[in-house]
Amino acid sequence: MSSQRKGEQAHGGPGVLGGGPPGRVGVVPKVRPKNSKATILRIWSYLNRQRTGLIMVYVFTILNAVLALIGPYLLGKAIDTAILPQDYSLLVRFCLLLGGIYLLGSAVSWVQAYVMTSVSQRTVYELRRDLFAKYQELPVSFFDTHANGELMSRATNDIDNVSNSLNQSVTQLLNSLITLSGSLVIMLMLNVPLTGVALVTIPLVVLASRRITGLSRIYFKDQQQHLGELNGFIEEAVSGQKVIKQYRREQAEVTRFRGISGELNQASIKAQIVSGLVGPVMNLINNLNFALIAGIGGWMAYHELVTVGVIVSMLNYAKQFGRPISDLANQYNLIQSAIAGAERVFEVMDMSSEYSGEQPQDLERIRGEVVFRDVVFGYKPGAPILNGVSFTAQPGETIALVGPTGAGKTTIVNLLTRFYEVSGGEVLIDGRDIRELGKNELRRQLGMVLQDAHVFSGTIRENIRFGRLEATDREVEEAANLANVSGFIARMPQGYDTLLGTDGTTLSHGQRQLLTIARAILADPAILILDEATSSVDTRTEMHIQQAMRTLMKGRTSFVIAHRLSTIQDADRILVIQGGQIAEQGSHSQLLALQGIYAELYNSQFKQAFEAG
Ligand SMILES: Nc1ncnc2c1ncn2[C@@H]1O[C@H](COP(=O)(O)OP(=O)(O)OP(=O)(O)O)[C@@H](O)[C@H]1O
Repeated sequence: MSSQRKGEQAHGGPGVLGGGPPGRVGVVPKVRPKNSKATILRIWSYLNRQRTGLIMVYVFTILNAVLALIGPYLLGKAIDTAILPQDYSLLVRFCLLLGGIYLLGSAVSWVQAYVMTSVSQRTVYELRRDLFAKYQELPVSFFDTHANGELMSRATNDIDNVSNSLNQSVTQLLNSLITLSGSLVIMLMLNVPLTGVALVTIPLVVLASRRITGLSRIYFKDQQQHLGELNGFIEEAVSGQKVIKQYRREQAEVTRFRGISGELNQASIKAQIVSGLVGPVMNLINNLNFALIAGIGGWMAYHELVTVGVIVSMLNYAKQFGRPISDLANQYNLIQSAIAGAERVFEVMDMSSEYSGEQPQDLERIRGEVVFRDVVFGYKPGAPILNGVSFTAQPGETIALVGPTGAGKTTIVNLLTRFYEVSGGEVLIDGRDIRELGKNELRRQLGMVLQDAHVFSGTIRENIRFGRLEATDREVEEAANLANVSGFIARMPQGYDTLLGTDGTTLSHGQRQLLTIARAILADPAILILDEATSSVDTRTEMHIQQAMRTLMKGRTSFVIAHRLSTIQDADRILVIQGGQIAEQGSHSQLLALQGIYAELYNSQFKQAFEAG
């Protein structure tokens, strides 16, 4: 197991104050955005694409806030003009009017929430789509330096944070603004001294919410950190199940889990307790305010300075006035974590695509001559892996790459596919520097069958067709025939339509290998890269694979990376890579006669095989 659990870097922003749930496992480590203004403007540009919906949201939000402001005013009027003078017919009319207003308010707020949800979901859909499209364009080196879990977390949790915030904040902010200013204006119109009384507790509300927000932010961050650790632990324990079982470490893992989970538990309790304080504290302040207005208002009514109706209206407005302030405090946290999430998303979107600046070219089918000329390369500056590698592969030749582990065999083919760019020298295909060819065009001419034969969720047919999307069913089946794979497909319950992947059939390693050979046959590339293709299968499957490989390699320039030298004896040329250079090259018999590194490697493998049986 690696010393650092993968998910450790993926943890989230603070939850929402007032008992809101923290983000799901693996959200964002940095909660504070770096450049909030630019990020907000950018989210805005996405949001603004749904302009009609957004305008509807504004209209309904304003209507909703205005309706909420009318209620308390009418209530006060009803007391003063209908209840106290005992005008019951007027009272009935007031009741009907108030009922209508509250009913309309509910309907408006439902429509507003409905439209806002579709606006924010559409925005989030576009954001996620653009991010995924970017993932497809980024160079392989980007994925070397970013953990899978972290990239998944950007596409899910970070964008969820944006979605949650959009859903609530856009309408809440506008609503709070109108409610605050509207309540204040009406309160001032109703009674200036009582408005002063209502405002006395506002500093308390601001102070208390700021204090609790600040504290709970720290605890939520702590909680998310522990959540990230737990996430990483579970991820490793699940993917490493075979090793855990084989070494009988189940109990030990459970004990470790208990420790990490316990810490999360403690952190969550603290976060919830602190954030849970908001409601009771705000209630206390509001009640204090209520008592103050009622007490002072009562005294004023006794001295005929104010009517009872005005006191009732003031009590209601004071309640409405306090709510947006604590709402704004809640929104602050939510918005902060949404901006931080959006920043992580935009950070990836701003990375340059590996295709940028390339003009689409229509490359004719190449002959397949490959020349490496004094190629120098290192994954990191100052740490060269290849140091002056030169060789030529004629069209149709099979070149085997051998050498000790870590010598640079895979690196050589990584340069041919332009997964990485050479730092010195050049690679030529049919006499043209591959940097002049578009990556798309270049890769169209290359086929790969890798050790880790990758199949996607989908049917067998779809998996083979991955090699050439426009291929007909017949061509797919022909490729399967040539790859020696049609026999096992015929034995599958649904044949070519058998589902593979999480919800479908699981294939053996050899079967997957054969499928990827069929895929490469269908793609019909001029140059082939075969990496350790038969290293972990039984002899019978290996025979099948070897046969399929021979079919595949016919007429194509092929590069075969193999550890077992027995599989590459027929290669036209064998390159022995050592110390970042080609230490020896020639045919199998030439290299044996040379009595050098290859001969030594071959003899030791031969001896091992002989001793083994
Ligand atoms: N993406 C990468 N980033 C940094 N270093 C890398 C990367 N890939 C490989 N290396 C390093 O480059 C060196 C050559 O690796 P390479 O995979 O080419 O060796 P190889 O000859 O194919 O080995 P093996 O036979 O074990 O597959 C190794 O030291 C390896 O640690």
